[in-house]
Amino acid sequence: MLVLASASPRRREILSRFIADFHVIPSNAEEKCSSTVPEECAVELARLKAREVYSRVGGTVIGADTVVSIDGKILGKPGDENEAYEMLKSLSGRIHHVTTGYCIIHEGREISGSVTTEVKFRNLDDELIWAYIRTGESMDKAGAYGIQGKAGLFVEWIKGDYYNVVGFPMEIIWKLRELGFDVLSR
Ligand SMILES: Cc1cn([C@H]2C[C@H](O)[C@@H](COP(=O)(O)OP(=O)(O)OP(=O)(O)O)O2)c(=O)[nH]c1=O
Repeated sequence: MLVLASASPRRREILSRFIADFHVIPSNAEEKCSSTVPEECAVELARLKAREVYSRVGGTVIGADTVVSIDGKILGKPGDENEAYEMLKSLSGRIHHVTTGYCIIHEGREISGSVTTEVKFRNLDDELIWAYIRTGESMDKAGAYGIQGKAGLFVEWIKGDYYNVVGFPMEIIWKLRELGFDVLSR
């Protein structure tokens, strides 16, 4: 049994493009990391999510966590609209990094890693930032934006895996293939 330990509809949708049969069991793990290094933090949280679900249901479990970072500072999900504004303002006109940590527990063994994508935003004026926040797309997303939605407009360029920005890097699918899963069966 393959289990996606995630409440994210984006992760479910991306995995379902490659694998027909899997269960979705969101993790109850508390999302608190001990590191301030984006890669370490994302992998630590991905492990916590995967382990919590594995301890309940076993099988092969995938956990993932996405963080946005700029100037060495990690931006998680905004707590409110003002925080979303501060995050988007800090990303305006600049390059930032989106890192997804992942952990696959398979036959009791953990395979984990992280993938980072570089993203350059256009200059965003306050009117645009507030109009975007009013769309409601900010609130459940790291860095207060979703590249797959209207914030696609903010992106001047990206370097690396697009799916990683959405929260589910192709490296996870690649690892599943190495573990023997038929990833092009759909
Ligand atoms: C930067 C960015 C983030 N995101 C999303 C991906 C993640 O769902 C979310 C970051 O929060 P996460 O804590 O990684 O994931 P989650 O809480 O949505 O789901 P779960 O912990 O149950 O797996 O932000 C986008 O959808 N698009 C983007 O462009």
